Amino acid sequence: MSAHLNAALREGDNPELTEERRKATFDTRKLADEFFGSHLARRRREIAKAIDAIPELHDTKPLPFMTREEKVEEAARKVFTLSKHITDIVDLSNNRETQSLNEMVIGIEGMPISLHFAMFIPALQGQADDEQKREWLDRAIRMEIIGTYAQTELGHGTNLRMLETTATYDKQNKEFILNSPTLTSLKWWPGNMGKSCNYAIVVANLIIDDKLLGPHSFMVQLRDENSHETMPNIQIGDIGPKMAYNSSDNGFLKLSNLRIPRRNMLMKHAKVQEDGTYKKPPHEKLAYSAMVHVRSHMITQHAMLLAYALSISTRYSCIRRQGYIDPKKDEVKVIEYQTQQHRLFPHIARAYAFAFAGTESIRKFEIMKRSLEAGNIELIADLHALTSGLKAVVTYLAGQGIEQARQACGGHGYSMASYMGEIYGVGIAGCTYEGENLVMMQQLGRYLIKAVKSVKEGKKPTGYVAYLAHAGQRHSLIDCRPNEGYAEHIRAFEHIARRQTFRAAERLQKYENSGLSTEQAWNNCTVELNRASRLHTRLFIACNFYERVLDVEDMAVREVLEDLLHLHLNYELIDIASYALEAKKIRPNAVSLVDSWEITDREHRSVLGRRDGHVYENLFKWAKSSDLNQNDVLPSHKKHLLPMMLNARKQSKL
Ligand SMILES: CCCCCCCCCCCCCCCCCCCC(=O)SCCNC(=O)CCNC(=O)[C@H](O)C(C)(C)COP(=O)(O)OP(=O)(O)OC[C@H]1O[C@@H](n2cnc3c(N)ncnc32)[C@H](O)[C@@H]1OP(=O)(O)O
Ligand SMILES: Cc1cc2nc3c(=O)[nH]c(=O)nc-3n(C[C@H](O)[C@H](O)[C@H](O)COP(=O)(O)OP(=O)(O)OC[C@H]3O[C@@H](n4cnc5c(N)ncnc54)[C@H](O)[C@@H]3O)c2cc1C
Repeated sequence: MSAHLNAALREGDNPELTEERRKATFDTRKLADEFFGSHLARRRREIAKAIDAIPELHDTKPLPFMTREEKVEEAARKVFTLSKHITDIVDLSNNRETQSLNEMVIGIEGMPISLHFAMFIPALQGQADDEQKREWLDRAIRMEIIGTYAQTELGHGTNLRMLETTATYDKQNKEFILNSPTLTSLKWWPGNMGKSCNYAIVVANLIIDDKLLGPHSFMVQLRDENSHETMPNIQIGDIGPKMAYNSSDNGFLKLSNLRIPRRNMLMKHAKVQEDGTYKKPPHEKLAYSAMVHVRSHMITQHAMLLAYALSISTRYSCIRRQGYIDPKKDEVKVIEYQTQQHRLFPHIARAYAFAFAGTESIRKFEIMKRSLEAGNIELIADLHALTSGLKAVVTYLAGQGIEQARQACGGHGYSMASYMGEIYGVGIAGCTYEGENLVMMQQLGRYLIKAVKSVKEGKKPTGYVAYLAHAGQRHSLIDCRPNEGYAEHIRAFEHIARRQTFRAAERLQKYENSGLSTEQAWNNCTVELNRASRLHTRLFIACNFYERVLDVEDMAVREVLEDLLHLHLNYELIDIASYALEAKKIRPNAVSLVDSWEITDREHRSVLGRRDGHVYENLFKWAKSSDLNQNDVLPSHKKHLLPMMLNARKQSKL
């Protein structure tokens, strides 16, 4: 490809990176159009340009140099500034546009209205009836109120049925009385609940006439809308610093005989009438809709976190020279080492595969939402199974990829100048929030076991589990002949996933037949079941990648995506680094593959990943700007260490 077509080439860049960009065999803008979808890719460029023109939206100093209070304040300042411009910059109803704006301006460390957009608004959309939407949703969208989603408790998060917060219906006053009856029932973790929000959707166990009716959602006002002071009967605060996400004020909440009107229970599906008559929802798990919404969006979000880490380390690997391959020649760029390529390239392939899988999970969510609005609940189970598996596999593998990308940067990767520490901390949080990964795997496991049962009954499951009915079609990698195409790889993959799912199902059956209770038998098989879920999900990601590549029209882009697909399928199948052949093919395009993610320096917040490649001079600038360098001798040193040493010296002279 002729060099002038490469959109990432600029005058004055580090020549090491320019040399890489000149090797590109495709147009990075066209690949960006595939990675994000052409609409979002274009909008991201427009959003980045709009932000460039508003200096108040730029970082005042690098986030790693800020204290927690400064971070919280900086995020609040930016949200306030954004609120004046936001509707000129993005279409607020478009989650991915709004999310991109958030990542570019505020970053990944959290901000005061993350949960407002991620869960409060989606929960209202999914669970409030029309009258309730008129009362709260419009105000929420205009940001007159800020809300969060308060479900997890100090003592319970995963097992929702054991939540201890109660909402007892008082027929006489037509009110619910909310209580946190024990220490372990305190709400714990909800994002932005500590200091920022004035409302929350609180998930509590509904009790009518002493009958426990399970978790339901209630609108609770936490703070006065004018003074922002905590409302009576409520105790609230921040839970303290975390591994990452420290711009966010995750909070705790204690409710003590708090009375709220009957109509504060979200009543689109389940309903409580004035006389206390309870009407069940059409599907028991509709109250979990906000979680499914976030899970379906987490996949693209984690593909992006992986992309951040890989573009930092791939660019850096091309400006970092260390050691020799030929001792008679100059030191080489570390990207030339076979081990470096094996460390990074399979994860680059995964970042593309995850982004495509994420686009598909969002598409499926939208289809399910529309069909639910038409009264059809059939797609809920399929989507729950798909997003449970994807959420667990992608967050875990993205975490692994980010950590490999950090290690690929050597010592500088450990400095926050690389920003890798924050990317990793934010990435792995996804393994825990929205359902602990190993638990979500079991949700998919239940679905797979049902599919096996239906195959055994002679039925033919459709959709993502159709391959389970192809039992008997044995296929292994040994059967694969060179050049037989990707379909052969997919069939081998299907065989492995199918074999594992049947193995888990048979083991479960064996335990059940032996007289164990269903639950005990299940627990004895969960390792096998989770393996099946993992393989099923990795198969889905691979198939989706394959199908996606078939749709690409631009031949140069399609060719490089096929190289990545080939690497991905081999890597996934063999579960070890790919052959040298694939590495050699990817090598000339490595920088352009990461340039195609079009992550701006503002968004990256990484000295090592700078687009212009001028790393070393900027690392030195970074070090000079450390707070600790503002005084030659630190005040704390004067206060503690100096007296200690002086005292020690005095003692030795005595
Ligand atoms: C101005 C600037 C603007 C900028 C804007 C920026 C915007 C955006 C910023 C975005 C940033 C995003 C940051 C995100 C931050 C993180 C948020 C994190 C929030 C949370 O973590 S909320 C809490 C989440 N909690 C959980 O996920 C709990 C996990 N537990 C569960 O989900 C359930 O307990 C579990 C494990 C599913 C079990 O449920 P249970 O009721 O016990 O059910 P069973 O296991 O018995 O299964 C019975 C049956 O039900 C089916 N089932 C279960 N769940 C579902 C479901 N959700 N949907 C459909 N079906 C479901 C299950 O499969 C079983 O079916 P069977 O047919 O097998 O019987
Ligand atoms: C950054 C962050 C943000 C969050 N934001 C929010 C928020 O906004 N709102 C909110 O309500 N919550 C929030 N949470 C809480 C989060 O949703 C929960 O922490 C999460 O769902 C996991 O639940 P847990 O903490 O109860 O884990 P636990 O269930 O206690 O997990 C501990 C271990 O037990 C295992 N385990 C548990 N149950 C089973 C089982 N049935 N079978 C096998 N193994 C099991 C798990 O696999 C894990 O290894 C947030 C958490 C984090 C980290």
